[in-house]
Amino acid sequence: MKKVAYAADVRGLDADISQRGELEAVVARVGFAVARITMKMLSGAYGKRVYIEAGPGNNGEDARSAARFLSERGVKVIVKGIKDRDMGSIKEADLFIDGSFGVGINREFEPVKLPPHIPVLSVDVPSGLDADLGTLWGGCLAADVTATVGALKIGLLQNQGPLVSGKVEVALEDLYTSGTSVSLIEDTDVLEHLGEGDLYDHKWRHSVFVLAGSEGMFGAAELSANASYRLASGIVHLYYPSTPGGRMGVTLSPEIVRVGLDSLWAEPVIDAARHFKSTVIGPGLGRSLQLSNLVRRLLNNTEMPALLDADGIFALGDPARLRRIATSRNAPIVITPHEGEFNAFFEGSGVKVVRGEDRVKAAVRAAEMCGAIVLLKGSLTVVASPHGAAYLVGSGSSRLGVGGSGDVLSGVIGGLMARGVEPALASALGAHIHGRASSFLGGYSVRASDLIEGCVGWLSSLDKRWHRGLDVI
Ligand SMILES: NC(=O)C1=CN([C@@H]2O[C@H](COP(=O)(O)OP(=O)(O)OC[C@H]3O[C@@H](n4cnc5c(N)ncnc54)[C@H](O)[C@@H]3O)[C@@H](O)[C@H]2O)[C@@H](O)CC1
Repeated sequence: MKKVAYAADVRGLDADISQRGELEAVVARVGFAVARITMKMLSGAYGKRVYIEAGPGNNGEDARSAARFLSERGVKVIVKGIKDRDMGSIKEADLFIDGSFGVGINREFEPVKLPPHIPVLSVDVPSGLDADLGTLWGGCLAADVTATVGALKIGLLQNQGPLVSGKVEVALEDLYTSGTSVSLIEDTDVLEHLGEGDLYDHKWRHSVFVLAGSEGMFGAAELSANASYRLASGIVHLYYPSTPGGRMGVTLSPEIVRVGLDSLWAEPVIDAARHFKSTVIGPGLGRSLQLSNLVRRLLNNTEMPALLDADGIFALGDPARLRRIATSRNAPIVITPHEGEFNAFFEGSGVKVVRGEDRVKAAVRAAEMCGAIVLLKGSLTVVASPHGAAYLVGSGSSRLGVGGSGDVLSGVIGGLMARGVEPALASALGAHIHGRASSFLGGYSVRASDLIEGCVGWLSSLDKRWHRGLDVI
Protein backbone atom coordinates (compact mmCIF):
# COMPACT_ATOMS: atom_id res chain seq x y z
CA MET A 1 0.00 0.00 0.00
CA LYS A 2 1.14 3.52 -0.63
CA LYS A 3 0.61 6.17 2.03
CA VAL A 4 -1.66 9.02 0.95
CA ALA A 5 -1.51 12.35 2.78
CA TYR A 6 -3.41 15.58 3.15
CA ALA A 7 -1.47 18.87 3.13
CA ALA A 8 -2.21 19.21 6.86
CA ASP A 9 -0.64 15.77 7.55
CA VAL A 10 2.42 16.81 5.56
CA ARG A 11 2.72 20.15 7.36
CA GLY A 12 2.60 18.37 10.72
CA LEU A 13 5.19 15.82 9.68
CA ASP A 14 7.39 18.50 8.10
CA ALA A 15 7.21 20.52 11.32
CA ASP A 16 8.55 17.46 13.19
CA ILE A 17 11.37 17.18 10.65
CA SER A 18 12.28 20.86 11.15
CA GLN A 19 12.10 20.54 14.92
CA ARG A 20 14.52 17.64 14.84
CA GLY A 21 16.89 19.83 12.78
CA GLU A 22 16.71 17.43 9.82
CA LEU A 23 15.25 19.76 7.20
CA GLU A 24 18.53 20.38 5.38
CA ALA A 25 19.28 16.67 5.17
CA VAL A 26 15.75 15.94 3.92
CA VAL A 27 15.95 18.66 1.26
CA ALA A 28 19.25 17.14 0.09
CA ARG A 29 17.68 13.69 -0.15
CA VAL A 30 14.70 15.07 -2.09
CA GLY A 31 17.06 16.98 -4.39
CA PHE A 32 19.06 13.83 -5.06
CA ALA A 33 15.85 11.87 -5.84
CA VAL A 34 14.60 14.59 -8.20
CA ALA A 35 17.99 14.71 -9.93
CA ARG A 36 17.93 10.92 -10.38
CA ILE A 37 14.45 11.04 -11.97
CA THR A 38 15.54 13.95 -14.18
CA MET A 39 18.50 11.98 -15.53
CA LYS A 40 16.25 8.99 -16.14
CA MET A 41 13.83 11.20 -18.11
CA LEU A 42 16.74 12.68 -20.11
CA SER A 43 18.45 9.31 -20.59
CA GLY A 44 21.67 10.91 -19.41
CA ALA A 45 23.13 14.03 -17.88
CA TYR A 46 26.29 15.47 -19.45
CA GLY A 47 25.56 18.39 -21.76
CA LYS A 48 21.77 18.31 -21.25
CA ARG A 49 20.00 21.58 -20.49
CA VAL A 50 17.56 21.80 -17.60
CA TYR A 51 15.58 24.87 -16.62
CA ILE A 52 14.38 24.99 -13.02
CA GLU A 53 11.65 27.30 -11.80
CA ALA A 54 12.05 27.54 -8.02
CA GLY A 55 9.41 29.12 -5.78
CA PRO A 56 9.74 30.91 -2.44
CA GLY A 57 9.02 27.92 -0.16
CA ASN A 58 10.46 24.50 0.55
CA ASN A 59 9.25 23.21 -2.81
CA GLY A 60 11.67 25.69 -4.36
CA GLU A 61 14.40 24.55 -1.95
CA ASP A 62 13.95 20.95 -3.12
CA ALA A 63 14.31 22.07 -6.74
CA ARG A 64 17.44 24.12 -5.97
CA SER A 65 18.90 21.11 -4.22
CA ALA A 66 18.29 19.02 -7.37
CA ALA A 67 20.11 21.71 -9.36
CA ARG A 68 23.31 21.14 -7.35
CA PHE A 69 23.32 17.38 -7.99
CA LEU A 70 22.57 17.87 -11.69
CA SER A 71 25.35 20.44 -12.12
CA GLU A 72 27.84 18.05 -10.51
CA ARG A 73 26.95 15.53 -13.21
CA GLY A 74 27.52 17.93 -16.08
CA VAL A 75 23.96 19.11 -16.70
CA LYS A 76 23.70 22.76 -17.76
CA VAL A 77 21.21 24.04 -15.19
CA ILE A 78 19.49 27.40 -15.09
CA VAL A 79 17.57 28.20 -11.89
CA LYS A 80 15.18 31.13 -11.85
CA GLY A 81 12.39 32.39 -9.63
CA ILE A 82 8.79 32.78 -10.78
CA LYS A 83 9.12 36.52 -11.17
CA ASP A 84 12.26 36.42 -13.36
CA ARG A 85 11.33 33.78 -15.90
CA ASP A 86 13.73 33.66 -18.83
CA MET A 87 11.70 32.51 -21.82
CA GLY A 88 14.79 32.40 -24.06
CA SER A 89 16.49 29.80 -21.84
CA ILE A 90 13.25 27.93 -21.26
CA LYS A 91 12.79 27.42 -25.01
CA GLU A 92 16.27 25.89 -25.30
CA ALA A 93 15.83 23.49 -22.37
CA ASP A 94 15.68 19.70 -22.72
CA LEU A 95 13.58 19.49 -19.56
CA PHE A 96 11.71 21.86 -17.23
CA ILE A 97 11.66 21.22 -13.48
CA ASP A 98 8.63 22.74 -11.83
CA GLY A 99 9.54 23.66 -8.24
CA SER A 100 7.30 26.72 -7.96
CA PHE A 101 4.80 25.50 -5.35
CA GLY A 102 4.00 22.32 -3.52
CA VAL A 103 1.43 21.79 -0.81
CA GLY A 104 1.80 25.42 0.30
CA ILE A 105 0.02 27.09 -2.62
CA ASN A 106 -2.69 29.36 -1.25
CA ARG A 107 -3.60 31.74 -4.06
CA GLU A 108 -3.94 31.88 -7.83
CA PHE A 109 -0.87 31.20 -9.91
CA GLU A 110 -0.14 31.75 -13.58
CA PRO A 111 2.13 29.00 -14.90
CA VAL A 112 4.65 29.42 -17.65
CA LYS A 113 3.46 28.63 -21.18
CA LEU A 114 5.89 25.97 -22.31
CA PRO A 115 6.58 24.85 -25.87
CA PRO A 116 4.87 21.43 -26.09
CA HIS A 117 8.07 19.46 -26.79
CA ILE A 118 9.68 20.25 -23.40
CA PRO A 119 8.99 17.55 -20.81
CA VAL A 120 8.01 18.68 -17.32
CA LEU A 121 9.08 17.11 -14.05
CA SER A 122 7.11 18.45 -11.14
CA VAL A 123 8.37 18.40 -7.57
CA ASP A 124 5.81 17.05 -5.08
CA VAL A 125 2.67 18.31 -6.89
CA PRO A 126 2.23 20.20 -10.17
CA SER A 127 2.33 23.90 -9.32
CA GLY A 128 -1.20 25.28 -9.30
CA LEU A 129 -2.80 22.02 -8.17
CA ASP A 130 -4.49 21.99 -4.78
CA ALA A 131 -2.78 19.09 -3.01
CA ASP A 132 -5.99 18.09 -1.19
CA LEU A 133 -8.88 18.73 -3.56
CA GLY A 134 -7.16 18.14 -6.89
CA THR A 135 -8.64 21.41 -8.15
CA LEU A 136 -6.66 24.20 -9.80
CA TRP A 137 -5.59 27.55 -8.34
CA GLY A 138 -6.21 29.40 -11.59
CA GLY A 139 -3.71 27.73 -13.89
CA CYS A 140 -1.55 24.67 -13.46
CA LEU A 141 1.53 23.40 -15.21
CA ALA A 142 0.71 19.84 -16.29
CA ALA A 143 3.56 17.43 -15.60
CA ASP A 144 4.85 14.44 -17.51
CA VAL A 145 6.25 13.06 -14.26
CA THR A 146 5.51 14.13 -10.69
CA ALA A 147 8.07 13.22 -8.06
CA THR A 148 5.96 13.42 -4.94
CA VAL A 149 7.72 13.47 -1.60
CA GLY A 150 7.20 11.01 1.25
CA ALA A 151 3.61 10.06 0.42
CA LEU A 152 1.07 10.49 -2.36
CA LYS A 153 -1.06 13.60 -1.97
CA ILE A 154 -4.83 13.09 -2.16
CA GLY A 155 -5.14 15.88 -4.74
CA LEU A 156 -3.00 13.89 -7.18
CA LEU A 157 -5.70 11.21 -7.24
CA GLN A 158 -9.01 13.06 -7.44
CA ASN A 159 -10.75 15.68 -9.58
CA GLN A 160 -8.23 17.25 -12.03
CA GLY A 161 -5.23 15.77 -10.22
CA PRO A 162 -4.79 12.67 -12.40
CA LEU A 163 -5.15 14.83 -15.54
CA VAL A 164 -2.20 17.11 -14.71
CA SER A 165 0.16 14.87 -12.73
CA GLY A 166 1.44 12.53 -15.45
CA LYS A 167 3.26 9.50 -14.09
CA VAL A 168 3.55 9.79 -10.32
CA GLU A 169 6.63 8.50 -8.55
CA VAL A 170 6.93 8.56 -4.76
CA ALA A 171 10.37 9.73 -3.63
CA LEU A 172 11.57 8.98 -0.09
CA GLU A 173 8.80 6.53 0.81
CA ASP A 174 10.46 6.08 4.19
CA LEU A 175 10.20 9.78 5.11
CA TYR A 176 6.91 9.65 6.98
CA THR A 177 6.60 6.72 9.32
CA SER A 178 3.26 7.81 10.78
CA GLY A 179 0.48 10.30 10.40
CA THR A 180 -1.73 9.25 7.50
CA SER A 181 -4.88 7.17 7.67
CA VAL A 182 -5.37 6.84 3.91
CA SER A 183 -3.63 4.28 1.66
CA LEU A 184 -3.69 3.44 -2.03
CA ILE A 185 -4.02 -0.25 -2.86
CA GLU A 186 -1.29 -1.86 -4.99
CA ASP A 187 -0.98 -5.23 -6.72
CA THR A 188 1.37 -6.48 -3.99
CA ASP A 189 -1.44 -6.05 -1.44
CA VAL A 190 -3.48 -8.65 -3.30
CA LEU A 191 -0.56 -11.06 -3.14
CA GLU A 192 0.03 -10.33 0.53
CA HIS A 193 -3.53 -10.51 1.81
CA LEU A 194 -5.21 -13.11 -0.38
CA GLY A 195 -3.91 -16.24 1.24
CA GLU A 196 -3.38 -19.58 -0.42
CA GLY A 197 -6.00 -22.23 0.26
CA ASP A 198 -4.87 -24.66 2.92
CA LEU A 199 -4.91 -28.42 2.82
CA TYR A 200 -8.07 -28.69 4.89
CA ASP A 201 -10.19 -26.23 2.87
CA HIS A 202 -13.70 -27.31 1.98
CA LYS A 203 -16.58 -25.63 0.25
CA TRP A 204 -18.36 -24.42 3.41
CA ARG A 205 -15.27 -22.58 4.58
CA HIS A 206 -15.69 -20.20 1.64
CA SER A 207 -19.47 -20.03 1.35
CA VAL A 208 -21.51 -17.08 0.15
CA PHE A 209 -25.22 -16.46 0.64
CA VAL A 210 -26.66 -14.17 -2.05
CA LEU A 211 -30.09 -12.55 -1.81
CA ALA A 212 -30.68 -10.88 -5.15
CA GLY A 213 -32.69 -10.79 -8.38
CA SER A 214 -36.34 -10.35 -9.23
CA GLU A 215 -38.57 -10.48 -12.30
CA GLY A 216 -36.72 -8.70 -15.14
CA MET A 217 -33.56 -8.32 -13.02
CA PHE A 218 -32.27 -11.88 -12.75
CA GLY A 219 -29.16 -10.91 -14.73
CA ALA A 220 -27.92 -8.75 -11.84
CA ALA A 221 -28.30 -11.66 -9.43
CA GLU A 222 -26.56 -14.04 -11.82
CA LEU A 223 -23.58 -11.73 -12.28
CA SER A 224 -23.21 -11.25 -8.54
CA ALA A 225 -23.61 -14.92 -7.66
CA ASN A 226 -21.30 -16.07 -10.47
CA ALA A 227 -18.61 -13.61 -9.34
CA SER A 228 -18.96 -14.77 -5.73
CA TYR A 229 -18.57 -18.35 -6.82
CA ARG A 230 -15.41 -17.68 -8.85
CA LEU A 231 -13.75 -15.55 -6.16
CA ALA A 232 -14.74 -17.52 -3.08
CA SER A 233 -13.97 -20.90 -4.71
CA GLY A 234 -16.39 -22.56 -2.34
CA ILE A 235 -20.15 -22.76 -2.45
CA VAL A 236 -22.77 -20.14 -3.30
CA HIS A 237 -26.51 -20.28 -2.68
CA LEU A 238 -28.66 -17.72 -4.48
CA TYR A 239 -32.02 -16.84 -2.91
CA TYR A 240 -34.46 -14.75 -4.90
CA PRO A 241 -38.09 -13.72 -4.66
CA SER A 242 -39.83 -15.99 -7.16
CA THR A 243 -42.88 -14.92 -9.09
CA PRO A 244 -45.07 -17.05 -11.37
CA GLY A 245 -43.16 -17.40 -14.61
CA GLY A 246 -40.03 -15.68 -13.23
CA ARG A 247 -36.92 -17.88 -13.43
CA MET A 248 -33.20 -17.45 -13.20
CA GLY A 249 -31.65 -17.32 -16.65
CA VAL A 250 -29.21 -19.67 -18.24
CA THR A 251 -26.07 -17.72 -17.37
CA LEU A 252 -26.13 -18.72 -13.70
CA SER A 253 -23.27 -21.14 -13.09
CA PRO A 254 -24.72 -24.63 -12.73
CA GLU A 255 -22.68 -25.06 -9.54
CA ILE A 256 -24.73 -22.39 -7.76
CA VAL A 257 -27.69 -23.57 -5.69
CA ARG A 258 -30.78 -21.49 -6.54
CA VAL A 259 -33.71 -21.12 -4.17
CA GLY A 260 -36.84 -19.24 -5.26
CA LEU A 261 -38.74 -17.74 -2.33
CA ASP A 262 -42.50 -18.19 -2.61
CA SER A 263 -43.00 -16.05 0.46
CA LEU A 264 -40.87 -13.32 1.98
CA TRP A 265 -41.26 -14.79 5.45
CA ALA A 266 -37.88 -14.15 7.07
CA GLU A 267 -37.35 -17.14 9.39
CA PRO A 268 -36.42 -19.81 6.82
CA VAL A 269 -34.13 -17.34 5.01
CA ILE A 270 -32.36 -16.44 8.27
CA ASP A 271 -31.99 -20.14 9.18
CA ALA A 272 -30.44 -20.89 5.81
CA ALA A 273 -28.15 -17.85 5.77
CA ARG A 274 -26.58 -18.60 9.17
CA HIS A 275 -24.45 -21.41 7.66
CA PHE A 276 -22.54 -19.06 5.33
CA LYS A 277 -19.33 -17.07 5.76
CA SER A 278 -20.53 -13.94 3.97
CA THR A 279 -23.66 -12.54 2.43
CA VAL A 280 -24.35 -10.31 -0.57
CA ILE A 281 -27.70 -8.56 -0.66
CA GLY A 282 -29.31 -6.38 -3.24
CA PRO A 283 -28.41 -6.67 -6.94
CA GLY A 284 -31.72 -6.54 -8.82
CA LEU A 285 -33.65 -7.44 -5.67
CA GLY A 286 -36.53 -4.98 -5.97
CA ARG A 287 -37.82 -2.42 -3.52
CA SER A 288 -41.01 -3.59 -1.83
CA LEU A 289 -41.68 -2.96 1.84
CA GLN A 290 -41.70 -6.71 2.46
CA LEU A 291 -38.25 -7.03 0.93
CA SER A 292 -36.91 -4.17 3.05
CA ASN A 293 -38.23 -5.91 6.16
CA LEU A 294 -36.68 -9.20 5.09
CA VAL A 295 -33.29 -7.54 4.50
CA ARG A 296 -33.29 -5.79 7.88
CA ARG A 297 -34.35 -8.92 9.76
CA LEU A 298 -31.69 -10.93 7.94
CA LEU A 299 -29.02 -8.45 9.03
CA ASN A 300 -30.32 -8.25 12.59
CA ASN A 301 -30.29 -12.02 13.00
CA THR A 302 -27.05 -13.12 11.33
CA GLU A 303 -23.42 -12.54 12.27
CA MET A 304 -21.40 -12.87 9.05
CA PRO A 305 -20.01 -9.90 7.10
CA ALA A 306 -22.69 -8.53 4.80
CA LEU A 307 -22.41 -6.48 1.64
CA LEU A 308 -25.36 -4.39 0.49
CA ASP A 309 -25.55 -3.00 -3.02
CA ALA A 310 -28.24 -1.25 -5.06
CA ASP A 311 -31.70 -2.27 -3.76
CA GLY A 312 -30.00 -3.66 -0.66
CA ILE A 313 -28.88 -0.14 0.25
CA PHE A 314 -32.38 1.15 -0.43
CA ALA A 315 -33.79 -1.46 1.94
CA LEU A 316 -31.77 0.02 4.81
CA GLY A 317 -33.75 3.24 4.60
CA ASP A 318 -31.42 5.89 5.96
CA PRO A 319 -28.03 6.29 7.70
CA ALA A 320 -29.53 6.36 11.22
CA ARG A 321 -31.28 3.03 10.70
CA LEU A 322 -28.17 1.52 9.17
CA ARG A 323 -26.19 2.69 12.18
CA ARG A 324 -28.61 0.96 14.57
CA ILE A 325 -28.30 -2.29 12.65
CA ALA A 326 -24.54 -2.08 12.06
CA THR A 327 -23.64 -1.27 15.66
CA SER A 328 -25.79 -4.02 17.13
CA ARG A 329 -24.24 -6.90 15.19
CA ASN A 330 -20.79 -8.46 15.53
CA ALA A 331 -19.76 -8.55 11.87
CA PRO A 332 -19.35 -5.47 9.66
CA ILE A 333 -21.73 -4.27 7.00
CA VAL A 334 -20.37 -2.91 3.71
CA ILE A 335 -22.43 -0.68 1.44
CA THR A 336 -21.29 -0.10 -2.15
CA PRO A 337 -23.07 2.95 -3.60
CA HIS A 338 -22.17 4.85 -6.75
CA GLU A 339 -22.39 8.63 -6.43
CA GLY A 340 -26.12 8.81 -7.17
CA GLU A 341 -26.98 6.11 -4.63
CA PHE A 342 -24.62 7.70 -2.09
CA ASN A 343 -26.26 11.12 -2.37
CA ALA A 344 -29.75 9.64 -2.24
CA PHE A 345 -28.98 7.53 0.83
CA PHE A 346 -27.23 10.32 2.77
CA GLU A 347 -29.59 13.09 1.62
CA GLY A 348 -30.34 15.54 4.42
CA SER A 349 -27.44 14.28 6.57
CA GLY A 350 -25.00 16.98 5.47
CA VAL A 351 -22.79 14.49 3.60
CA LYS A 352 -22.72 14.71 -0.18
CA VAL A 353 -20.37 13.86 -3.03
CA VAL A 354 -19.87 16.91 -5.21
CA ARG A 355 -17.55 17.12 -8.23
CA GLY A 356 -14.61 19.37 -7.38
CA GLU A 357 -14.82 18.58 -3.67
CA ASP A 358 -13.15 15.92 -1.54
CA ARG A 359 -14.80 12.54 -2.17
CA VAL A 360 -12.46 10.83 0.29
CA LYS A 361 -13.61 13.04 3.13
CA ALA A 362 -17.26 12.58 2.09
CA ALA A 363 -16.92 8.78 2.24
CA VAL A 364 -15.09 8.89 5.59
CA ARG A 365 -17.76 11.13 7.12
CA ALA A 366 -20.47 8.85 5.74
CA ALA A 367 -18.85 5.76 7.26
CA GLU A 368 -18.45 7.45 10.63
CA MET A 369 -22.09 8.50 10.49
CA CYS A 370 -23.65 5.16 9.55
CA GLY A 371 -21.26 2.82 11.39
CA ALA A 372 -20.72 0.73 8.24
CA ILE A 373 -17.91 0.39 5.72
CA VAL A 374 -18.72 2.65 2.76
CA LEU A 375 -17.34 1.81 -0.67
CA LEU A 376 -17.94 4.83 -2.88
CA LYS A 377 -17.53 3.76 -6.51
CA GLY A 378 -15.90 5.97 -9.12
CA SER A 379 -12.69 6.55 -11.06
CA LEU A 380 -11.15 6.89 -7.60
CA THR A 381 -12.98 4.32 -5.48
CA VAL A 382 -12.91 5.05 -1.76
CA VAL A 383 -13.39 2.41 0.92
CA ALA A 384 -13.96 4.20 4.23
CA SER A 385 -14.26 2.57 7.65
CA PRO A 386 -16.31 3.89 10.56
CA HIS A 387 -13.12 4.55 12.57
CA GLY A 388 -11.83 7.02 9.95
CA ALA A 389 -9.33 5.04 7.87
CA ALA A 390 -9.70 4.81 4.12
CA TYR A 391 -8.34 2.72 1.29
CA LEU A 392 -8.23 4.22 -2.20
CA VAL A 393 -8.44 2.23 -5.41
CA GLY A 394 -7.39 3.70 -8.73
CA SER A 395 -6.91 0.57 -10.82
CA GLY A 396 -10.17 0.89 -12.74
CA SER A 397 -10.72 2.24 -16.22
CA SER A 398 -13.67 3.70 -18.11
CA ARG A 399 -14.35 0.14 -19.28
CA LEU A 400 -15.91 -0.54 -15.88
CA GLY A 401 -18.75 1.83 -16.77
CA VAL A 402 -20.96 -0.90 -18.24
CA GLY A 403 -24.28 -2.23 -16.98
CA GLY A 404 -23.76 -5.08 -14.53
CA SER A 405 -20.23 -4.07 -13.55
CA GLY A 406 -21.35 -3.14 -10.01
CA ASP A 407 -23.18 -6.47 -9.67
CA VAL A 408 -19.91 -8.25 -10.44
CA LEU A 409 -18.06 -6.10 -7.92
CA SER A 410 -20.54 -7.02 -5.17
CA GLY A 411 -19.94 -10.71 -5.85
CA VAL A 412 -16.16 -10.32 -5.99
CA ILE A 413 -16.13 -8.67 -2.56
CA GLY A 414 -18.60 -11.18 -1.15
CA GLY A 415 -16.26 -13.93 -2.35
CA LEU A 416 -13.20 -12.36 -0.73
CA MET A 417 -15.05 -11.82 2.55
CA ALA A 418 -16.01 -15.48 2.46
CA ARG A 419 -12.32 -16.32 2.14
CA GLY A 420 -11.79 -14.61 5.47
CA VAL A 421 -10.32 -11.32 4.28
CA GLU A 422 -11.24 -8.52 6.72
CA PRO A 423 -14.27 -6.75 5.14
CA ALA A 424 -12.83 -3.25 4.55
CA LEU A 425 -9.70 -4.76 3.04
CA ALA A 426 -11.77 -7.29 1.07
CA SER A 427 -13.76 -4.38 -0.36
CA ALA A 428 -10.63 -2.50 -1.38
CA LEU A 429 -8.87 -5.58 -2.79
CA GLY A 430 -12.08 -6.58 -4.58
CA ALA A 431 -12.34 -3.14 -6.20
CA HIS A 432 -8.65 -3.32 -7.16
CA ILE A 433 -9.00 -6.77 -8.74
CA HIS A 434 -12.20 -5.67 -10.54
CA GLY A 435 -10.32 -2.62 -11.86
CA ARG A 436 -7.36 -4.68 -13.03
CA ALA A 437 -9.75 -7.10 -14.76
CA SER A 438 -11.06 -4.30 -16.96
CA SER A 439 -7.62 -3.71 -18.50
CA PHE A 440 -6.40 -7.31 -18.33
CA LEU A 441 -9.06 -8.41 -20.80
CA GLY A 442 -7.89 -6.10 -23.61
CA GLY A 443 -9.97 -5.62 -26.75
CA TYR A 444 -12.36 -2.89 -27.78
CA SER A 445 -15.09 -3.41 -25.22
CA VAL A 446 -15.95 -5.59 -22.27
CA ARG A 447 -19.17 -7.09 -20.94
CA ALA A 448 -19.79 -7.25 -17.22
CA SER A 449 -19.88 -11.04 -17.44
CA ASP A 450 -16.38 -10.96 -19.03
CA LEU A 451 -15.12 -9.10 -15.97
CA ILE A 452 -15.59 -12.20 -13.84
CA GLU A 453 -13.16 -14.20 -15.96
CA GLY A 454 -10.98 -11.08 -16.13
CA CYS A 455 -10.69 -11.09 -12.34
CA VAL A 456 -9.79 -14.77 -12.23
CA GLY A 457 -7.43 -14.37 -15.20
CA TRP A 458 -5.60 -11.43 -13.65
CA LEU A 459 -5.28 -13.19 -10.30
CA SER A 460 -4.02 -16.33 -12.01
CA SER A 461 -1.39 -14.25 -13.83
CA LEU A 462 0.11 -13.15 -10.51
CA ASP A 463 3.12 -15.09 -9.44
CA LYS A 464 1.55 -16.80 -6.45
CA ARG A 465 0.81 -20.29 -5.29
CA TRP A 466 -2.94 -20.15 -4.70
CA HIS A 467 -3.56 -23.66 -3.42
CA ARG A 468 -1.68 -25.94 -1.14
CA GLY A 469 -1.57 -29.70 -1.50
CA LEU A 470 0.49 -32.40 0.19
CA ASP A 471 4.19 -31.76 -0.46
CA VAL A 472 5.05 -35.42 -1.13
CA ILE A 473 6.43 -36.54 -4.44
N1 LIG B 1 9.52 21.18 5.18
C1 LIG B 1 9.89 19.94 4.98
O1 LIG B 1 10.40 19.29 5.86
C2 LIG B 1 9.71 19.33 3.66
C3 LIG B 1 9.17 20.05 2.59
N2 LIG B 1 8.98 19.49 1.39
C4 LIG B 1 8.60 20.33 0.22
O2 LIG B 1 8.10 21.56 0.66
C5 LIG B 1 6.82 21.80 0.15
C6 LIG B 1 6.04 22.56 1.13
O3 LIG B 1 6.79 23.71 1.43
P1 LIG B 1 6.10 25.06 1.82
O4 LIG B 1 5.18 24.84 2.95
O5 LIG B 1 7.19 26.05 1.97
O6 LIG B 1 5.16 25.42 0.60
P2 LIG B 1 5.48 25.82 -0.90
O7 LIG B 1 6.87 25.54 -1.25
O8 LIG B 1 4.43 25.21 -1.69
O9 LIG B 1 5.29 27.41 -0.95
C7 LIG B 1 4.68 28.14 0.04
C8 LIG B 1 5.08 29.62 -0.11
O10 LIG B 1 4.59 30.15 -1.32
C9 LIG B 1 3.72 31.25 -1.09
N3 LIG B 1 2.66 31.17 -2.09
C10 LIG B 1 1.62 30.29 -2.10
N4 LIG B 1 0.89 30.47 -3.22
C11 LIG B 1 1.46 31.46 -3.92
C12 LIG B 1 1.17 32.08 -5.18
N5 LIG B 1 0.15 31.70 -5.94
N6 LIG B 1 1.97 33.05 -5.60
C13 LIG B 1 3.04 33.45 -4.87
N7 LIG B 1 3.38 32.91 -3.68
C14 LIG B 1 2.59 31.93 -3.21
C15 LIG B 1 3.25 31.07 0.32
O11 LIG B 1 2.86 32.28 0.89
C16 LIG B 1 4.49 30.48 0.98
O12 LIG B 1 5.42 31.48 1.28
C17 LIG B 1 6.25 20.46 -0.16
O13 LIG B 1 5.25 20.50 -1.14
C18 LIG B 1 7.50 19.73 -0.61
O14 LIG B 1 7.77 20.03 -1.95
C19 LIG B 1 9.37 18.14 1.16
O15 LIG B 1 10.59 18.19 0.52
C20 LIG B 1 9.43 17.30 2.41
C21 LIG B 1 10.11 17.94 3.52
